[in-house]
Amino acid sequence: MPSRPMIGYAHVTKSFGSLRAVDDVSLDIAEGEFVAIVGGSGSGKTTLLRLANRLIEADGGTITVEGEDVQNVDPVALRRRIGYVFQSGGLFPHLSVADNVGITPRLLGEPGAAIAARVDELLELVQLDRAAHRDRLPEALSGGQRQRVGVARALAAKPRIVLMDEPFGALDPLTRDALGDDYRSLHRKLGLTTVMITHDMTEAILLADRIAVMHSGKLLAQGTPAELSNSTDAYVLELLRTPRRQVERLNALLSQSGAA
Ligand SMILES: Nc1ncnc2c1ncn2[C@@H]1O[C@H](COP(=O)(O)OP(=O)(O)OP(=O)(O)O)[C@@H](O)[C@H]1O
Repeated sequence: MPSRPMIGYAHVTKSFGSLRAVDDVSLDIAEGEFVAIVGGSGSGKTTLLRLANRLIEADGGTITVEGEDVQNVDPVALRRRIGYVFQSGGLFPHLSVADNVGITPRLLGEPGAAIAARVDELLELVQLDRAAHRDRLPEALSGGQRQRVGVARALAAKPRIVLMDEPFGALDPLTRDALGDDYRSLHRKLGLTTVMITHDMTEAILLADRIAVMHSGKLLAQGTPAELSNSTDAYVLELLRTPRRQVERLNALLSQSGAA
């Protein structure tokens, strides 16, 4: 881990009324890392993610982005430096694909021709055919295509950090797999630092360099998939049980049918 993390959480807390949604969490995310946050519903994953770009303000502790305390950075400027991909794409329904992707450059006052060129570049990056998709409304896209547009929009201001809240959760397994792989390639190609929330431990193991496990607002464990697999924590073992069982069942089934 380098001395200055890209995102650093130090003893961070956030309560909603009497509920501690994030409870004394410390986590460093290095430049270029792909970290998955895994945990059950209500464990504090989204709250933790949104504290980094000040969509939610912390009650205690310190959060740094590229070495700067986020409290000292204007939230709007901070969000330009950090791409955000929502669970359901979060696209504006009345805007075309091109207008959705180009909204940040437009807000930044870039000239029309530069925006159009950037939109084309971004659609190519997320592998959406420009001619076929540029002018469509979100309702005329599949779930997977919508998420590709969501990724393109998150990358529009050339952020170095991307936060993703269950980006592929609502997709069928094949689309989900393809999008996960494609995003992982983009992450590498663009040198991004990515934090992705997922309920799915298998997806986390396949995509992430490191996995952070949240439970009741606390960071229960963090490590590479191999490190987590050596954990003795009962909840972490429970989370790993499903992927392990899937592998065993698949191996058994494939070896049975191997002779066919
Ligand atoms: N704005 C809010 N006001 C009150 N309670 C909130 C608010 N946001 C989150 N919470 C509560 O904080 C806890 C953590 O929520 P959070 O959304 O971070 O969990 P999560 O792990 O992302 O859950 P999920 O996987 O279901 O999205 C939950 O109990 C939730 O109900």
